[in-house]
Amino acid sequence: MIKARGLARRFSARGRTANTVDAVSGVDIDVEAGELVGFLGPNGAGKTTTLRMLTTLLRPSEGEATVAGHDLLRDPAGVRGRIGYVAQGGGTAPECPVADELELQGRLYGLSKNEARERGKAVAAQLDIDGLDRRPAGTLSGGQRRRLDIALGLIHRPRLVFFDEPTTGLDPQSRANLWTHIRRLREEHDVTVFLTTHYLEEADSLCDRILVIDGGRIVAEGSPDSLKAQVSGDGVAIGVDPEQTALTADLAGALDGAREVTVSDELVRFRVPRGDLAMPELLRALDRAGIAMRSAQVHRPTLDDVFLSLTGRSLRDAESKHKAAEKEVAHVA
Ligand SMILES: Nc1ncnc2c1ncn2[C@@H]1O[C@H](COP(=O)(O)OP(=O)(O)OP(=O)(O)O)[C@@H](O)[C@H]1O
Repeated sequence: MIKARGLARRFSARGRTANTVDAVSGVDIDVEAGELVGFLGPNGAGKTTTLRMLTTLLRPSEGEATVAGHDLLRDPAGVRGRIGYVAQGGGTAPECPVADELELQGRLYGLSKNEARERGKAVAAQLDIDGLDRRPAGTLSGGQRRRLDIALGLIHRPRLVFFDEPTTGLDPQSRANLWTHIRRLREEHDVTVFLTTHYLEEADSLCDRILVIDGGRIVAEGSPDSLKAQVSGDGVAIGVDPEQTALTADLAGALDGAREVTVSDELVRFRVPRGDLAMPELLRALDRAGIAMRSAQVHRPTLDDVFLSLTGRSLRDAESKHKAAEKEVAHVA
């Protein structure tokens, strides 16, 4: 369904400096028909840029791709007619009734008025928004609105659908509900799904296969289980006073089999073969050094551990730092 080779996009940053930004630096992507593939990475990793290239909205600086059987560069219209794209935020008019939005979208894809209406009804039923025909789109709840965005992306019955962060901003219940709908697309309607996310749990529970992107490059690829199996041992995170993290890291590093010791803010993280056995020993060592432990967590490998072992950073930390930097920029601007 998707075969991309060396796809890259460079932006020239405006402003006083003549810097360029390599948003995506040559990615290869293969997606088979019927797969549900997640593109996981922190904010600014290059997910949206890749998605916009694959959906013909942005021309690659380098590379080539075949998407839904059509060449991305030579036949973008062919690609566009065969894919669905559910963007972040969507593009519905708030005053337009749901049924009219769906009909209009169908007409944009060249369907007759009757066909567009029928298809609109069918996709609305598929997404459980069929009782909302006359409701203006602006009055829908966040979850209903997102399902309307999906229905709009399905009106022309695409075999491949791209989602850009489909559940960002939704509460946990609406998120789980949307996952059910996305799974159904594949299971009941044979649709291939490619979605971006920065939620580890979403990638883990929803996707057959995950591509992890960081700094414009794919750093890992595989099923959630196979990726987690690459990381052996338990993850341990110890909270201490920020001034005592260095000594805590030394003591943790001295434990039998300890590795990948990292320090961020008030947390010291490391891996050990058996977290339950290492903890009492570390507690004694901290006690002898006069360090008070504020918090402790031991867990089986997660996708965050995969990211941490590949990049030396936690995906959660990378995310919050990026958000803090963006706030800073917004503040200065
Ligand atoms: N039009 C643009 N001009 C300059 N730089 C850009 C442009 N679009 C994206 N970038 C930069 O390219 C990098 C990748 O951005 P992109 O939006 O693809 O990341 P992302 O992984 O989708 O992030 P998010 O999760 O925040 O949506 C970022 O550093 C971003 O600032």
